[in-house]
Amino acid sequence: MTFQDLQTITLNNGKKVQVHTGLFINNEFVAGSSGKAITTVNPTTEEPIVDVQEASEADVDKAVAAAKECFHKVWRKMAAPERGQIIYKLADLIDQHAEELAELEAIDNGKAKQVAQDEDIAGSSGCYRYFAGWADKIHGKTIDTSYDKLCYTIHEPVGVVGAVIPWNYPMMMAAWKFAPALAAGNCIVLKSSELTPLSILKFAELTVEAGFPPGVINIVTGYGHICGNHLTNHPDVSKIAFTGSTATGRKIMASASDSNLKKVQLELGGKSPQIVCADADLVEAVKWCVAGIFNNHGQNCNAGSRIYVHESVYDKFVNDFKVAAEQIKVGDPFEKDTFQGPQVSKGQFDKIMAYIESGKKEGARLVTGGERHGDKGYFIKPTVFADCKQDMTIVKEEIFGPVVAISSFKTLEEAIEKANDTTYGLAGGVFSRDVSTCLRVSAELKAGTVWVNCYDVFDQSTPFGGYKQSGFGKELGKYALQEYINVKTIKILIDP
Ligand SMILES: NC(=O)C1=CN([C@@H]2O[C@H](COP(=O)(O)OP(=O)(O)OC[C@H]3O[C@@H](n4cnc5c(N)ncnc54)[C@H](O)[C@@H]3O)[C@@H](O)[C@H]2O)C=CC1
Ligand code: BAL
Repeated sequence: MTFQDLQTITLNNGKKVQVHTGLFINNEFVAGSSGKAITTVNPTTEEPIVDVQEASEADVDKAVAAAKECFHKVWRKMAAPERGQIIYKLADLIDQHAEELAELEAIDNGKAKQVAQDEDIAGSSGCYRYFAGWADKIHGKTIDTSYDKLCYTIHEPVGVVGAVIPWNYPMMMAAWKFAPALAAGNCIVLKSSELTPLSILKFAELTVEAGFPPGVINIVTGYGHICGNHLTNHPDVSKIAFTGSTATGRKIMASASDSNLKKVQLELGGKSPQIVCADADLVEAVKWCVAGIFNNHGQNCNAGSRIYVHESVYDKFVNDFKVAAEQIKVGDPFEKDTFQGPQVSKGQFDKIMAYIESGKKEGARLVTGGERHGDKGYFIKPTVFADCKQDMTIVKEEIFGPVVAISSFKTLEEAIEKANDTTYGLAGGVFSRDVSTCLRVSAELKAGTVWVNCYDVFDQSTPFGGYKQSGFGKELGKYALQEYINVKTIKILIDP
């Protein structure tokens, strides 16, 4: 079969868009060596969109070799301000192509197009811009030790970074890895998700226009167990940045250990609690808790999927939450005002529906939802379970869909204990008008981020990452740069 890179696809609204379908290596879109392709599916229609090239292990080797050569010969030698300018240009190009990138995420992932444009794409360009500013501000320091010595540290890029991203925020999860890695002077091979390759392929085109030298950015579409596994085992990859499931995170740590002990950073699953106290502003609490679970159709690592409400306001909260959940507009991602599109795939749809059945069977009270929406596409009605118990499957396991488990508490100690009763520790939230309550809960929650009187609020400058089995390492903010540098100590003996 001859490889034709540029293909025309028709969006849900009839508009035609051209997409690249090759692997992106050394600034070129190329055919995969195996001749195999991956068919990406529109979750709204359940119809195929287009075939993209599938990367084999040999293709990963080519991408890593390109990154390695560029790192040694070009990128690490480029002046930091110049590197920063290229990243700034990329941010501008993303903004200029925001609508098309959002449309590709909407058709491929099922995200509401306007939400994708306003949050995912704007958040991505913001992330590149933030780290572009850091490119020429990464430096070591001198350390005074003794009269006869000069000691100082330098911050060096680690070399070739391997990034493995999931399907829930394709552009944004790529940005959280590319931006700090590039600013710190690394070259990258990124494996995009086999479920959502399209926006990243458009992004690849923009990186050439921005002026990245060949080999700095390489993008391979492929399956996790083949191409992802090969990348994470690769001896020439110095660091892996991963976002995805805890199960795959474990495999990646094992790969790093079995190969070259590469640095690893893992942003994994969650089962994050939101605590609503008796003195909370209930209107605000309902608003934020609804967004906390239903943003991105519940396909969110930090989804606030367990809500604990003080018994004195429990019935009102559950009732108001039900009303708000039923007002969510579920539908075609391209329709105006759609907030929730389909789940990303049949696999995720089936998994979520099985969790909903387990909630019903294990005795949780179904308040609303609990079934598919419509008869075509992977749509699920926003689903609210109340009167949940700690040992129920829907309270313990990550569902990664529009399903929330609500229960009540009597004392703050009980709420904190239940909130921390999980193997995960990505995020948490507390709603109260009392500053001491807020500070106490913030201190007690074993989680990487705690939102107070809000939820799911991100800034480029604030670090994000998990405790416990939600992973380790930070993305975003100055802390993220540390993940992509090696600190070298230089000690010079001064001739007396
Ligand atoms: N923390 C988060 O943001 C995410 C969490 N998840 C959780 O994981 C569940 C399953 O979703 P999946 O898409 O199967 O997640 P996954 O963790 O298997 O996939 C994420 C990425 O890892 C890659 N991958 C899979 N196996 C690999 C391996 N052995 N070596 C290297 N890379 C590998 C995949 O191809 C994809 O690019 C979801 O229901 C959800 O609970 C999924 C996606 C994102
Ligand atoms: N909420 C942003 C990160 C993630 O879901 O993977």
